[in-house]
Amino acid sequence: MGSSPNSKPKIVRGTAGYVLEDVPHLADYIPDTPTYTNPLQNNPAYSVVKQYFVHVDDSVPQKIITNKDSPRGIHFRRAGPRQRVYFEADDVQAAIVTCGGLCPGLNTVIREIVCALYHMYGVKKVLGINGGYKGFYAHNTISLTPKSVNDIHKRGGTILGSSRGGHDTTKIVDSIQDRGINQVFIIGGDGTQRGADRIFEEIRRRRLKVAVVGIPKTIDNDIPVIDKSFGFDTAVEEAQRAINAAHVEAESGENGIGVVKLMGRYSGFIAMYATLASRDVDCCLIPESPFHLEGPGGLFEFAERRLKENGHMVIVIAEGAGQELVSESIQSMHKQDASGNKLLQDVGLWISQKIKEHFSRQKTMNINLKYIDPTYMIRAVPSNASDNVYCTLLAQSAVHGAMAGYTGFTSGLVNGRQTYIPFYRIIEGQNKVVITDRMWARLLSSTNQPSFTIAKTISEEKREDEATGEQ
Ligand SMILES: Nc1ncnc2c1ncn2[C@@H]1O[C@H](COP(=O)(O)OP(=O)(O)O)[C@@H](O)[C@H]1O
Ligand SMILES: O=P(O)(O)OC[C@H]1O[C@](O)(COP(=O)(O)O)[C@@H](O)[C@@H]1O
Ligand SMILES: [Mg+2]
Repeated sequence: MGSSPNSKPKIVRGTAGYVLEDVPHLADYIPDTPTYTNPLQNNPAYSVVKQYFVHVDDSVPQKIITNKDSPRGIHFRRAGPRQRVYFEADDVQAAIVTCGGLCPGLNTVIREIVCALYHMYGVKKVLGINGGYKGFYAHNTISLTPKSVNDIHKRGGTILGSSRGGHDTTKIVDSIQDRGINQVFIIGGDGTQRGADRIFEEIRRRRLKVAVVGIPKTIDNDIPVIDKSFGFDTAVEEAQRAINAAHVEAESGENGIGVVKLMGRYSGFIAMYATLASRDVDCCLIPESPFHLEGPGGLFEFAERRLKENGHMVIVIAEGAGQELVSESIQSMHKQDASGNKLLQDVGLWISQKIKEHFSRQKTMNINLKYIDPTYMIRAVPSNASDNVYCTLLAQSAVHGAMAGYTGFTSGLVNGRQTYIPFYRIIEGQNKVVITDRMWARLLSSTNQPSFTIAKTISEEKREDEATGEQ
């Protein structure tokens, strides 16, 4: 065995500041790998499509807003079928695993990977790994066929089961090797993609002919680079039902307040989009935008004003919002889940309690507060029509990439195009709501809620000025 294969990013530079952040390929560390004609060439469904195969040099820009002097910038390899493939159908032993929390669309992705492998490439051996990463070494596998997955997209959850924790790279790669698996499709969020990267690196170190492919899953939409994650649209749509209920309850009671908690551990995308879509929300609180309760520009002052004006109000709060305030009043235990994610305090219950205490102290208004926590109900539904189409494209792109010998990549949508993104770009950070962007400004203008940060900064500056005697 030669020296350790190079795991540095593959960067290709072109003219006018063009940069391709390329993905690894099996041929990078296994020279002279034989190639075969892509069977899609003879498939009647696809052979009629003009230019069905993606040109080897096609790439997709990460930034599409440019001006006449800007360099062409970073690009990702365009996804899709290639003229030559690196696997013969009979030699493929594929495996699919789902990890982390649930998300609408998981079953659709599983179904479409199985169907793409069978119907496009004639691959007959597809294994489902039960129960997430630990399933590679601690559980049984199930055989997946187009027949067995035929109607699973109509169900929520994942037919394979999922889990947190249990990522043991050596045991997982040993199991991949022992079972003769040569294409691994790993569906999961940021933690899962980190795990997939470790598996890929170990496979490359052992110089195995195994394509490792990630499909990004996160209901929170917190994976960077990609336009949005599958299941996000469904989650926003489902959240409307909870917001509607909160609105009906709030409107029907005297000084009614409806509080809805939505998911979003570090990123408030579901809360922001659900608020923008609903138009019934008076205040949206997300982790990226700190808020305060008491004093000028605080939530209580705003709630009093809204109740006086409208007689009711709806508050949407993302589960990760205001955690620093919650831990000030509840003893934080700094607990983590099996994957190392921070376990959050229930901010919905906490804020409901705080609002009730405030109004009972004030004695100026009797309020009627109803708290709705639909979080797990939202996560457990099957994906809607647009997410189903999105899942299909992600799954088919993943299969085309693996068959073409690409590895160590995540299949993702960038500026509306399917691409292959190297793992290191997917795991380098988290996608967050940028509160200085136009989208958050749109939200603020639609709810008319205070911009807590600005109000707090101004009132703090005013206090400091008063203390120093400045005007
Ligand atoms: N840094 C990491 N390295 C290797 N595996 C990881 C890492 N972080 C998380 N994992 C594994 O990925 C799986 C899913 O991670 P988790 O954070 O629970 O969900 P998600 O992938 O949805 O973010 C778990 O089995 C966990 O052990
Ligand atoms: O109770 P669980 O399964 O740990 O899930 C709770 C977490 O899962 C999520 O829905 C999604 O998290 P992941 O995508 O990282 O799995 C978070 O919003 C939430 O905090
Ligand atoms: Mg995560």
